[in-house]
Amino acid sequence: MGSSGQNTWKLEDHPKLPKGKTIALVVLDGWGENKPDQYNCIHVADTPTMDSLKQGAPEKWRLIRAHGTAVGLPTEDDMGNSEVGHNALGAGRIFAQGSDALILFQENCALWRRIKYISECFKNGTLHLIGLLSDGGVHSRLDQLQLLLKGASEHGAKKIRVHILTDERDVLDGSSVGFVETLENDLAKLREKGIDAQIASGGGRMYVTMDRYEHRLMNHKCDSLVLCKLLGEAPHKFRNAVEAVKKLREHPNANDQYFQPFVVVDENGKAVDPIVDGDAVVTFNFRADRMVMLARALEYHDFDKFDRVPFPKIHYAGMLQYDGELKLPSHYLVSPPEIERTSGEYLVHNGVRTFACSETVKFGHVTFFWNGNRSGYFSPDMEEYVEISSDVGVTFNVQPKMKAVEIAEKARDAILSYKFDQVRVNLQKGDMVGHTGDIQATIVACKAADEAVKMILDAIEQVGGIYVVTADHGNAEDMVKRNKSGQPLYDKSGNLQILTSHTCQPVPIAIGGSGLAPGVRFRKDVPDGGLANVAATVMNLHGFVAPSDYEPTLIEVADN
Ligand SMILES: O=C(O)[C@@H](CO)OP(=O)(O)O
Ligand SMILES: [Mn+2]
Ligand SMILES: [Mn+2]
Repeated sequence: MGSSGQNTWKLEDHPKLPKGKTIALVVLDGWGENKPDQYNCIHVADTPTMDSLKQGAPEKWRLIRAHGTAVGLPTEDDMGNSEVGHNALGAGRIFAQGSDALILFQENCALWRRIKYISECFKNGTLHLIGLLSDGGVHSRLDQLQLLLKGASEHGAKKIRVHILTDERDVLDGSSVGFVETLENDLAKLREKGIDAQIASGGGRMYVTMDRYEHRLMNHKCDSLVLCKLLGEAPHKFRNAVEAVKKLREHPNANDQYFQPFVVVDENGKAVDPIVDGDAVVTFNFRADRMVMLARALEYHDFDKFDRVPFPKIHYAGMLQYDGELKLPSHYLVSPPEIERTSGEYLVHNGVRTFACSETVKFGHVTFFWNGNRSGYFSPDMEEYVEISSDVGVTFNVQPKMKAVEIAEKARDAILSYKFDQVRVNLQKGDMVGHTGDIQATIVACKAADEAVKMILDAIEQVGGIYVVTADHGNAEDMVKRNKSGQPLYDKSGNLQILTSHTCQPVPIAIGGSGLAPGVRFRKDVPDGGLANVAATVMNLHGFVAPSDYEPTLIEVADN
């Protein structure tokens, strides 16, 4: 079963488990398991529902791996993230993920020849590289940018402009300065070789360009870094990028992810290089969700989310193809992992009616990522995806409850409607607020997430259904950087080093509900189970056996 090319969508019936139970599949975003202390916001927050799942039935609660090789990342030091987490949850298998593109680079010396489309602009045009300047490994990697610069310079690029986005969600706040200095050193070495290379512009990732699912651009059209690039305009002008990030950090409450856009100007105050006709542009992020909008702006002639005037004629390539369904962008450096035969597609073929919901900032997680980086429905008759609009114009520590209640209400109504067999949600609070580094707000967010879980579990109880509650990676359970022995770290000025990023912690998974068949329990023989084992588990609970190449199920049915 399961080989592509044949019509193998039909899943075998599970020998013991019935079909037809409504399953609520709840993914808490950024909700890991960690030792209890004051920086574990999940521990500090009042979370009676999640606590009761943990304490209630030991054979129905366990931890699973959500980082490193368990989700296709290169090493065990790589923290989990939503893309690889939801890919694994939905696909039931582990795929080598985007940050492995580095390895592909190293193996593929012919890369620049392969993308002649880009290098043919080197003779008369400028190469622009746009992306997240960070070694967080979630969206991009500094070492990949360095390889790109090396490759481009060796293959004839004479003029290179880098447009940087500063991070802080995957790395410590303030680290932008060091990353910019490193990049400036690399560019200085290229200049010594006669290549005109410099940083041309930048801004914080949350303020410019790395928007996702059309969240911010819909309302802040002019914030677009793309626009700044095209026009060479931005609210801030600096002579170089090191000066820019240092100055921007002086603003009260400044943090790297929210820097306003800046351009680097020459001695006459003129932007060093906007994008013009005949230039080549490469976006060097590998992760899709926050690059799709920019890719569309760079590639589509009829893009209308904001005004790009003027829209230059460029040759554009992405690090990866960001949307396999839309084939966007049409030119790319490294092939994306081909995530096919996802559980969502199988279940639709086997009559499972599905409802998926989250708010804008995480909507694609339970749809696009879940379905193997594919937009749209497999079958509009069998599926309904509902997006609740996220708050705009505020950082998430100001509205820490986000849309918890609204998502839970939609899920509740979908469950009570009896129109769906699977109701899938992402409850994002712990993660989105955790990324702000605001510990008090994250505690509020965790409580709100717990209340939302309760509302969904209550609805499942009413219809005699089953719940599966898990998370995609850690975040809110640890808000400080620690030394090897687990002690919180302080910076040179004695300030606690706040951890805004995800973690490498395992995440919980709980199953239950009055519809769960007697004897269902977690197996003991998959101790290393991870997110990719969840798909087969859920297929079982729908009454099916998973395809043989899926990671093994986490459950068994004990004879009573
Ligand atoms: O916000 C994001 O883009 C990432 C962190 O970089 O978080 P998540 O993987 O949870 O979406
Ligand atoms: Mn996430
Ligand atoms: Mn996150």
